[in-house]
Amino acid sequence: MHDSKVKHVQDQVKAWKADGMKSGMCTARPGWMNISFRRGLYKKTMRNIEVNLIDILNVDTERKIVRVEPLVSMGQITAMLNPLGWTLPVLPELDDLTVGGLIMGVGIETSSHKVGLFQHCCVSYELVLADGSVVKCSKDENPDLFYAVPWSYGTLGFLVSAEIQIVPAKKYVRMEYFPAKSRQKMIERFEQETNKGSGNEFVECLVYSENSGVIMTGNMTEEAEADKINPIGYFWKPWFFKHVEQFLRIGSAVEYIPLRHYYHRHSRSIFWELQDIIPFGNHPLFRYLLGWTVPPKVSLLKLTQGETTKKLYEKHQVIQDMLIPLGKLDEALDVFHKHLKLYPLWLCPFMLYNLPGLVHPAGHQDEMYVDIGAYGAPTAPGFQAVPATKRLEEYVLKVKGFQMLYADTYLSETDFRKMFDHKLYDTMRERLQCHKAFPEIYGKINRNVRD
Ligand SMILES: Cc1cc2nc3c(=O)[nH]c(=O)nc-3n(C[C@H](O)[C@H](O)[C@H](O)COP(=O)(O)OP(=O)(O)OC[C@H]3O[C@@H](n4cnc5c(N)ncnc54)[C@H](O)[C@@H]3O)c2cc1C
Ligand SMILES: NC(=O)C1=CN([C@@H]2O[C@H](COP(=O)(O)OP(=O)(O)OC[C@H]3O[C@@H](n4cnc5c(N)ncnc54)[C@H](OP(=O)(O)O)[C@@H]3O)[C@@H](O)[C@H]2O)C=CC1
Ligand SMILES: CC(C)=CCC[C@@H](C)[C@H]1CC[C@@]2(C)C3=C(CC[C@]12C)[C@@]1(C)CC[C@H](O)C(C)(C)[C@@H]1CC3
Repeated sequence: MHDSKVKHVQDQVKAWKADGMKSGMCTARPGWMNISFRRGLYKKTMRNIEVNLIDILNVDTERKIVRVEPLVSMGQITAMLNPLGWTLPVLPELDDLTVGGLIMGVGIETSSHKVGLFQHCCVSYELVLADGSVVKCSKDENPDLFYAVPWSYGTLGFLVSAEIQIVPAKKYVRMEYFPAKSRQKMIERFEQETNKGSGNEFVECLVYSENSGVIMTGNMTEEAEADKINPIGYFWKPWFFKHVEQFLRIGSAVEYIPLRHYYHRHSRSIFWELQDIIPFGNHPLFRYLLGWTVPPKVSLLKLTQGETTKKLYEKHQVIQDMLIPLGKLDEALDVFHKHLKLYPLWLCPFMLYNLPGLVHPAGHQDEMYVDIGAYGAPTAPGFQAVPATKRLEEYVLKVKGFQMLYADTYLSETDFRKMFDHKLYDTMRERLQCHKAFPEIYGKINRNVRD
């Protein structure tokens, strides 16, 4: 079936060529379906290519690889792999994130400080190129293409399958919560747990105010102390970020969360976005009676959202993930506080390998970075969404960081090229004759091409 689905993609690309290559191409997946704040206006003007490949193709436990099609979602992968005793080294937490989106964009999770980003766990990609041919690439076969694909947003070709490493899964994650009541203690502990050699499998921090936060470490285990098991994912359970906040009051603690509940711990409250959509959603009565009805699908929200709600969100909300060198965390928290004053903030450390491609450390050696995620309504006096986001972008550019591109970016094209190293990318676009086939990345992610 896979081969015939790939042929269908090829046929569409060939038909586009035969029709005179009038406009660029993009996937036919509608804008409301994906996990990002905006919908691409380009979907209306460019040739839509159906890439409806939704299956997990093969689990090879000897080579320790799973082969999947691009629309396979994270929820689908955990449901399939975890009962077989396997999992992905990096498993981004929202159920509806897809393999294609995570490879063409970026994927990060609390294990990334050890194993890197989603792309770093991928072994090979199969793509349909602008000329309609199918090509495979890996670090040994067509390595230039392999390293150019991540972050390219579908502007080098259509992904039709990927091979991803798998690692053994265990039943529970043993969580330790360390509340910190000063900025200095928080950062010290966070760095210490991140750099703990072979130490923690998962590290994350939720920052609850300018000077407080809870650092969390997790390690997979088969055994658990029966009285400390907490299946946090059930609908009647408190939202995860609320559950974690209480440790600021009661002190450090240990508990065991079933693995799949851990992975999707932020799904049920869509990080903390659901509190703005259903303010009483964490009330015990609501949870017991109607908890099973939430969260709403992000795609349903996007599909049914009217103009007014959209404008309100634009004006009052910030949704951004900024990736900066770990050493700058303290300073960056000040910058976020000054311009946004928005809590909780999500901190997720990750190792940025010095590999070719759009995103690599400035110093040409592997470097520990941290993702600062800001989602919600800022409370900084005089806050205005666009100027505040621009100030953050300037700061991120200055410290040689990166902005995640699922969110709005106001960078100019020149600054965008400063932030993302286009050298290999430009060469590949030339070599694969992409100019008529696909816009440049900037042409897909800048604010003017999104509604
Ligand atoms: C009574 C019964 C008996 C079964 N017996 C067997 C059996 O003997 N052997 C076995 O292996 N399995 C069996 N199954 C399981 C079955 O294989 C699975 O339920 C399978 O997922 C059904 O596939 P489908 O093609 O009907 O998918 P659907 O149910 O049509 O699709 C699954 C999901 O994928 C989406 N989807 C489908 N196509 C596309 C596309 N092109 N693009 C985007 N999204 C898409 C759909 O919207 C849906 O959400 C059985 C199931 C039932 C209910
Ligand atoms: N923890 C995390 O890491 C999180 C990550 N995210 C972000 O969400 C996004 C993923 O969302 P998702 O809804 O899955 O993906 P999207 O549908 O939003 O796709 C993202 C980009 O990848 C391109 N793309 C997707 N599939 C293919 C393919 N088969 N061939 C070529 N290009 C493709 C899309 O191209 P086109 O525009 O042509 O459709 C689009 O530009 C990522 O950008 C990720 O960074 C969000 C939340 C959490
Ligand atoms: C790297 C990491 C962890 C990123 C997490 C990003 C999420 C918090 C973002 C991704 C998509 C996202 C922007 C979204 C929304 C909230 C924040 C989300 C879930 C919501 C649901 C907020 C309400 C809005 O009306 C609307 C429905 C448009 C969006 C949809 C996308």
